[in-house]
Amino acid sequence: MHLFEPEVKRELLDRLAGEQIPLFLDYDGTLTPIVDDPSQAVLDERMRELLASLAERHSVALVSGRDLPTLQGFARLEQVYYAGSHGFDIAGPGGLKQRNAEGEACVEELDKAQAELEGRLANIAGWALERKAFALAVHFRHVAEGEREQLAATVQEIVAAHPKLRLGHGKMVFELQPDVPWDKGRAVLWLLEALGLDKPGVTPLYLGDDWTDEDAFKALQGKGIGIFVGELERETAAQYQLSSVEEVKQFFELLLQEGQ
Ligand SMILES: O=P(O)(O)OC[C@H]1O[C@H](O[C@H]2O[C@H](CO)[C@@H](O)[C@H](O)[C@H]2O)[C@H](O)[C@@H](O)[C@@H]1O
Repeated sequence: MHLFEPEVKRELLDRLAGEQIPLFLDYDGTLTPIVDDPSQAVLDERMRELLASLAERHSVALVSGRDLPTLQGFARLEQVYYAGSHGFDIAGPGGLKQRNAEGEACVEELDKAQAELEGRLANIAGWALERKAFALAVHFRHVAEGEREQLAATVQEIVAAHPKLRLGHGKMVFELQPDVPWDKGRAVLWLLEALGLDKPGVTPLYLGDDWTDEDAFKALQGKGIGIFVGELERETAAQYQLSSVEEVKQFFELLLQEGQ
């Protein structure tokens, strides 16, 4: 249901009236448009202003596949909570700090997989490796179509050789992560508990565009509201949709106007 259809918008605003509304926000594809070079996915000034204004009224957390310091560096907002590496690495105001212990036990395995990827994919042009504390992203946006199958097969073989790791997918990216029961959804639930927000009268919102955000949409079912960002070309566990990052800004403006 598109959130800007008049009846849908009214229904959502009615549902939020008088509630505390913590905001959990994915980064890439939600707060910034998807761009060719991951290092260029900077937050624009309008979005930063909106997030700063929202954070004056609500608990705001960025929940991302990005490495925690990268995410903090992009956002540069002190009053915001951050969950990097797909929720494995959490930090926030007041010295909040939480690293997933089971994930930490898999970091050595990620190091080994990284060395194998660098060796075995050396003959494929255009791929890029992005190391995060608790994940390895293998970007293939710039790999020739004819070589993507070989790249995928090699990544799958490497993951299979490391039982402590699992393979996730994103937009033109493979993500190697610790194969432990932790994801963005669990990180959101952990934050709700840690911030004393797991209680009646609180309706958390989660906005996201990617597969990894589905864990958070599912975790909040019966507790909060999921909003999918982008064109809907697949099933989602989110209840509402916004079509673009620009519409995310309009939604934030609406929340601020409505005093919510
Ligand atoms: O959880 P997110 O905040 O959505 O992060 C998911 C991954 O996003 C980044 O990669 C994606 O965005 C890039 C910039 O727009 C794009 O070039 C790339 O193709 C996308 O896959 C980021 O680089 C990854 O580390 C994140 O896990």
